[in-house]
Amino acid sequence: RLFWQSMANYSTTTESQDTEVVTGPEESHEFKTETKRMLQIVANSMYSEKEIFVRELISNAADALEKLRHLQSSENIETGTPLQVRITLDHEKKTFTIQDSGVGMTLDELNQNLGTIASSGSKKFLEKLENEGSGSRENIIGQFGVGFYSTFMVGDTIKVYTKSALPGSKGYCWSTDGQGSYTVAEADNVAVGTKIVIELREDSKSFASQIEVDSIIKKYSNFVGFPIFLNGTEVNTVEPLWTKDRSSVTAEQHQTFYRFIANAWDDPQYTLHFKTDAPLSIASVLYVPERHMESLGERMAPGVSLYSRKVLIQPKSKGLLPDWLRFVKGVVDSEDIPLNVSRELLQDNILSRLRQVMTSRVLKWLDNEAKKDEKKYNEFFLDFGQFIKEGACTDAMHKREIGKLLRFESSGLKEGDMTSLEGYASRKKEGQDKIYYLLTPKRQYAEDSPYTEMFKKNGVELLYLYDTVDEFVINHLRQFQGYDLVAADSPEAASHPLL
Ligand SMILES: Nc1nc(Cl)c2cnn(Cc3ccc(Br)cc3F)c2n1
Repeated sequence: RLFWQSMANYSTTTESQDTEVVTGPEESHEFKTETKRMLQIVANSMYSEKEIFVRELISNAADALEKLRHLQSSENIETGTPLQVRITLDHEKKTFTIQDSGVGMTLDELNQNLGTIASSGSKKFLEKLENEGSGSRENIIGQFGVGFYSTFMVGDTIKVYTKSALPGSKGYCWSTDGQGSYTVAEADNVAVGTKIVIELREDSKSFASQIEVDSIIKKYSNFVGFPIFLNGTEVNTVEPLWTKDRSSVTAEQHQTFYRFIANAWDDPQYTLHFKTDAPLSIASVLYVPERHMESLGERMAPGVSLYSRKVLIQPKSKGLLPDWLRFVKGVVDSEDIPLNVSRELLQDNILSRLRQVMTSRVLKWLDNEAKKDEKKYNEFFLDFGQFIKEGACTDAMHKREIGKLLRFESSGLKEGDMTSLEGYASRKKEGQDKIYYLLTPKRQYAEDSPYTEMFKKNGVELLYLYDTVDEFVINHLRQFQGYDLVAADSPEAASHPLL
């Protein structure tokens, strides 16, 4: 045990020590004015979500690894080191180090990247930053590719060692204290890729804690397509199931994935693995839990999280599905949405489009499941019907589809059995163009009611609606597939010639 303990320390110290050696003269550069302004705003204004610097640096590293993987396949460039992200924390020195074996940066990119990002997006970016709420700030970072700037939220000094994968490239050390200038010098012993060493600020020491950083990686970057090591231990071990080919995913894999993302112990009773390229690129896995435990007290949070290119954008995203579908758990990943879209931007056309496509697809999924196994669907409805009815009362856009998912008891079925509205209509009398119902707290009262007597005598079926919410459902629905919904004890019913 002592041996392994010493080995673990060994890997941590060697990885976090700067084995690189600056060899050339340090050239000092002033940050461009808009870059300085940007650093000021970024460094001092994003208190709400400091932790996202981890996500941003991992995303940059993943992009660099993706670029190298592409180069290796096309230009046959081989660097010999495995494509991975290594994060090491030094609790004594309070440093956070992230290293990727990706494509790395040339001297020009090193000098350009920081400035260009600032100058290219700067006008728009600075305006947005200054007048947007802080909520959108942490999201704008990724949008302008300025993820690197987020290191200024947590670092006193930042050192970047980088060497481009292009053959014959030199290694460099870029360094700054974020005050207004940075230095660049040639360095030896720099591995291909990029290594960023952050000396953490007083108020950001928590990012030198392995437990803290482990949970941040699991929260945002758990599905990044390259292994991420934290102090030598691989962190992201759960596969992004939604990106796999549908036919290759087993029920067991779905069960494991469901339990992981829903933080649940039961199994999914329904599973949807949905991918499409039009009108948007969408890859998603959605689940209906076996049982729902929404205690009357607190309202269940939405169960679906929004990803873009396997990076978490919004946990339990409110704008992705309508609130009445909050019992559905899972992941929706769309490459088309702007990276790190913020809540405020959720209304923008791409996202409302995504919401529209996903909602229709979920409704179709549930209807297909009902058609596949009516009995199982009725059990689902006994447990989740309250959500469907909430949708029937509130969602005007999908009224028709939701109507198909409703189930009620009926005078034509024995106690405990339920019918859909389509089922009722399929049993209607010749010439009957209405769907009749009786609002009553219990079946017994319905059976004893004089109205039921009359309807039965005339061979016209009656839906029995026991829930108080049913009245609102009927008032909102008003009709289904051309049939008006008419109360049996209403003057309209009494006047109807059929009876
Ligand atoms: N990991 C990684 N790999 C690559 Cl190839 C690039 C390219 N740009 N960036 C962002 C960035 C920009 C300027 C400075 Br200084 C540091 C920095 F991380 C990258 N990060």
